[in-house]
Amino acid sequence: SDDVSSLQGPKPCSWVYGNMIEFILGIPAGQTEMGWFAKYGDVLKFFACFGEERLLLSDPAAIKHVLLDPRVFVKSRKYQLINLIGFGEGSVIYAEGADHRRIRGVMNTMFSAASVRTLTPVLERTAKDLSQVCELSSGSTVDIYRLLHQTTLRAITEAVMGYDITSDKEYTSTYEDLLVSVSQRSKKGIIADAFLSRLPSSCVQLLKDYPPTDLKKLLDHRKMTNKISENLIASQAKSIKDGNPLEDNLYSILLNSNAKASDKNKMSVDELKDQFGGLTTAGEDTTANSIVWILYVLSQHREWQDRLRREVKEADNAANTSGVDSIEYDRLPFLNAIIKEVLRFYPAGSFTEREAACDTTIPLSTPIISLSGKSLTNLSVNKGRRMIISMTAYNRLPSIWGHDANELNPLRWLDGREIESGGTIGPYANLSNFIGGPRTCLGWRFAILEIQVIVAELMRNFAFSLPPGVTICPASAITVVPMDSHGRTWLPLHVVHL
Ligand code: HEM
Repeated sequence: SDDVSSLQGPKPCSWVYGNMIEFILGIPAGQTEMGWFAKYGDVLKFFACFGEERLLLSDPAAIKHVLLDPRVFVKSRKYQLINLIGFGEGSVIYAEGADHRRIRGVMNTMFSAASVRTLTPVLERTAKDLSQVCELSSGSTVDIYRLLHQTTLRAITEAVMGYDITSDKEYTSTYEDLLVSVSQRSKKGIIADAFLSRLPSSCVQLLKDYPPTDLKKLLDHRKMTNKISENLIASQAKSIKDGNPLEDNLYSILLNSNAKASDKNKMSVDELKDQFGGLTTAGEDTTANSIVWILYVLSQHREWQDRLRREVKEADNAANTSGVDSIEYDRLPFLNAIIKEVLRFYPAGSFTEREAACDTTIPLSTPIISLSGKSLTNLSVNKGRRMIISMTAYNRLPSIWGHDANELNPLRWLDGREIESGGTIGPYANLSNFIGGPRTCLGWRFAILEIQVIVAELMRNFAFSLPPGVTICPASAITVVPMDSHGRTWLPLHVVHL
């Protein structure tokens, strides 16, 4: 056996569930694993279902190594099965190896800093619409979780795909069904994880033909997005043929960059079609829940809301004086400090998973003591070994974030301190939220701009507070959702128009 079996870690609570119930359903999200890391070190093993020993990582060198080589550390089978059925073989989320590199090569232009910047006006319009809804509810309590999901869905379908969903009731209700199903948390989901990862590939068609309820929601969503993307591709192809290619959304930028790519680098029509559903799903839920946690934190800190509001209004005045339409969001220090700190403290995706495609070794930043007292500086892992990368724990490592890593303090981003040594991962502020390496989140720039625009717009106009008696806790579903003490997924906030 490999070194994973000899690692320290929690005892399984049962053979069927191992430690999965406390790991997945434990509240608040991340608390169970943070407790394990405190006890056993930055690398440990825990038990998944039916006696499977799984590796859990927060060690920076180990995480970096795993993320940098997607040929050796592949997305785990269960996730790939869901990605294949839900998004399709050509989806960048599913594709692997040379196909993944080719598809990302074409898609990178679409998410470049320059492309994303052009979307500021669309995002500002969407944020203003959210403001209008909040204004109508001034003086009462709104479920900001639901409103933010509606807003980020509109932002992504309109800005990324060039598709206006406001009049498409079928789309919005199919997506809402999907959202409800991905926010569920249950023991059934934990068992499904164990079965899906053991399912022979020959059964994939069977799953497509007779999908369980949650998978059916993904399939319904895929059928609908396929229809829409077919139409978008056809109309853009016509515009290109007529010599009048549009570049008013990220999808049209993609179609144009594909038209210009050499034959061996091009994406096929099916691959182009497969991106719609994946982009919407990858970009909506994560961004909405990131903003949810920012508003949750702000609702407990009136002084931070006041400081943000002052900063945004000063930027508005400066923009007015110089006659420009938009403020420069990257130049607002406190806004960006709040965003980074809440992303660090409440990552919307608390972990991701990989599986070793062959026998291999993983280096460690800090040696770990095995059950037999041996000090390990590298870990041998066998082919098929599943491993969890804990974004929550990485974002709170004292070796990286300092002695106050466990304190929520936006000022850490403004006091000029250096991030401790230990290596950086990821494209943004050394945070693990968007992971790193060749499978880094494709839409991270879009996500940050969208968060900046929406938070600035809400702070400009409103004050938010948590109604008395309500307690909210982060709970792990596919992403980390807000849950009240009765188990309801929502974020009720009292809103006052200023
Ligand atoms: C705050 C918001 C977001 C967070 C926290 C986030 C996080 C992530 C993470 C952790 C991954 C890697 C998953 C893995 O391989 O295990 C990922 C991949 C991806 N994300 Fe995001 N994401 C966000 C927003 C977006 C947006 C807005 C889009 C699109 C507009 C997007 C598109 C994608 C795509 C296409 C991938 C797959 C990339 C690949 O496998 O090559 N994401 N994201």
